[in-house]
Amino acid sequence: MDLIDEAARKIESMEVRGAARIARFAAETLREYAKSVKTNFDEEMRRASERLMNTRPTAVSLFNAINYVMSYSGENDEEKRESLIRRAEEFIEWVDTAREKIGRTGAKRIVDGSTVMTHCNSSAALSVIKHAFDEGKDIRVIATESRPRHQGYLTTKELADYGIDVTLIVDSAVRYFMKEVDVVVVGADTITVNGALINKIGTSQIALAAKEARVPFMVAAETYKFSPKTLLGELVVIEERDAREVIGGDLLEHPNVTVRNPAFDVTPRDYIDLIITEIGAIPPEMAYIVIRDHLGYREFGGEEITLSPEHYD
Ligand SMILES: O=C(COP(=O)(O)O)[C@H](O)[C@H](O)COP(=O)(O)O
Repeated sequence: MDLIDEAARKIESMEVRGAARIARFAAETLREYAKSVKTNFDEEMRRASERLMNTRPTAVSLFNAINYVMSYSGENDEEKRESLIRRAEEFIEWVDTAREKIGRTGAKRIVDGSTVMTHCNSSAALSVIKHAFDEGKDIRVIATESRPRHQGYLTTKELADYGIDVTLIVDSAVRYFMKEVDVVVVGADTITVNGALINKIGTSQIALAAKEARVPFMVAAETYKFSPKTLLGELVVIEERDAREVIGGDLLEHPNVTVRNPAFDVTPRDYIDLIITEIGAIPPEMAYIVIRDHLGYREFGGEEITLSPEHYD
């Protein structure tokens, strides 16, 4: 289990972070682990997947990735191993092709001369922005810092290195700058069955400011970011991280001070204009259809939800 513990530690410490990267990494890790398992394949893989599943609670991409890879079949351990490896590779390809398709579709919504605001560091949102730039559009990006972990610095560097003009702002300056923004593009950790978005803390404030200023708010989200569990009534758990990510020193030790550090927040669907997925640009109201038809859950109301390969293209 060393490989699995090491991978789990990387996700927990956020060395590997972002919903798509986490999902892809989990699929790769299970694939590599499967190659090394000698006996008790089912039991070993079950323990490995449980360890990975418990690393970060909010991004459903991790659940969907593990569920997809673990829906392997076969008569004996060798067949099961082959099936698991095949499914892991299918999932990895899904991640890569979806990001590309989202980029192409989303770029059409960014017109020449636009200022685009983004938050945190989303590979799907950045794919949209980069595609628009690649099409020769003259665009400028406003990137938020995304405290406390400053993923906005990653975004700023990535886009600036790509040749795009980026302005970095503190999170609390979002409303101040909104009047300069033509469109907001963010990523997703989870989309619920009622079309709500769960993404990096601060996303819902940006959506609020965008609505007030009548600026379109777009979400770039692969279909594996949609949560089958919410169709069964489950609520999304919002990860609350260590207070030391926010502040250190005396204040943290003060008996009358509590420091809270939720990593994500919920943006209701009324604030979302469009969700750009690899199967098209859809209104948030279509989340149910995506979960039903494209994630291919098998049992409505049952315990078991399995992403079925026949729904993957
Ligand atoms: O909120 C975050 C990352 O949070 P954290 O840094 O805490 O993991 C990203 O916006 C989404 O995960 C989408 O990213 P992507 O589009 O790359 O999946």
